[in-house]
Amino acid sequence: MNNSLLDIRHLTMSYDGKVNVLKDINLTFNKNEFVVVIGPSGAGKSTFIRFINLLVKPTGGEIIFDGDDLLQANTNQLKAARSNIGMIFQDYNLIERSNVLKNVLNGQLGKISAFDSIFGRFTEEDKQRAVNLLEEVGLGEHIYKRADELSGGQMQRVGICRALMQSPKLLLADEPIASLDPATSRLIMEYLFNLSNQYGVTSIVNLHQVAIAKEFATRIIGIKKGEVVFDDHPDYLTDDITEEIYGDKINESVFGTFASQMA
Ligand SMILES: Nc1ncnc2c1ncn2[C@@H]1O[C@H](COP(=O)(O)OP(=O)(O)OP(=O)(O)O)[C@@H](O)[C@H]1O
Repeated sequence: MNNSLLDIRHLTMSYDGKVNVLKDINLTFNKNEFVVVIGPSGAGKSTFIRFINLLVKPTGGEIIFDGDDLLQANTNQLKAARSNIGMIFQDYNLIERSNVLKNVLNGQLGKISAFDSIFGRFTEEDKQRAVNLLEEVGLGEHIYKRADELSGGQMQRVGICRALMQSPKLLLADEPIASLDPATSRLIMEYLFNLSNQYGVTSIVNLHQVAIAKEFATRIIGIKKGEVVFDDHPDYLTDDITEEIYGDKINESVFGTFASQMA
């Protein structure tokens, strides 16, 4: 049985036509993996995530998602693929004036008709599913609160529910905990990890904090200057390899005072 969900072949990306910020990336992501991508600032992690979600078009390469070559796909195939890829952002990207429930229901927009989405029509079943998701992340009592009344950690929990609301096959998270304190970061990673498992979603998460990556990832990918320099089980990511990936950009936040702060 083919277990691969996403195949990236010979991906190259240049924004200016001169410097390649990603260089011949070849990676296969299997179903149910929880992959963390690490690397110093400017290594190309965000570009990599944006590429998978087709927010940027690569200069060269192939992206095979769930059997379809996305770079050759027509508009309908692309729409279908996008609706199967959930996105979680560092700055949450919530509609701040809308309530929590509506924000989560928005995750469903790619899956309903254009007509229903214009009028914001959701079925009772959708609403119940959104409430259930919010209860799973401990926000059952806040569903009618405006999003801008929430703390950062609560906003990110809404972000996770919105992404899961679209029943994605793949979840992409770009620095989902970069704006949060250590205790909240851990909670968010626990929700992300547990819910990915529970719903059978493959996740690719960009992180700066190696300690957290090692705690949650089933696989870590290290990117340095646009190239994959590590791709293995977290147990094999030694301090020496971490130092090599981060080079002179290494600092406390990489190894993380996280573990000690949480002890
Ligand atoms: N829209 C853009 N236009 C031009 N250059 C860009 C653009 N986005 C990113 N870059 C450049 O591409 C390189 C990789 O950036 P990217 O944001 O992907 O790295 P990153 O590893 O995610 O860094 P960080 O951890 O700081 O977010 C950097 O040199 C960056 O300046």
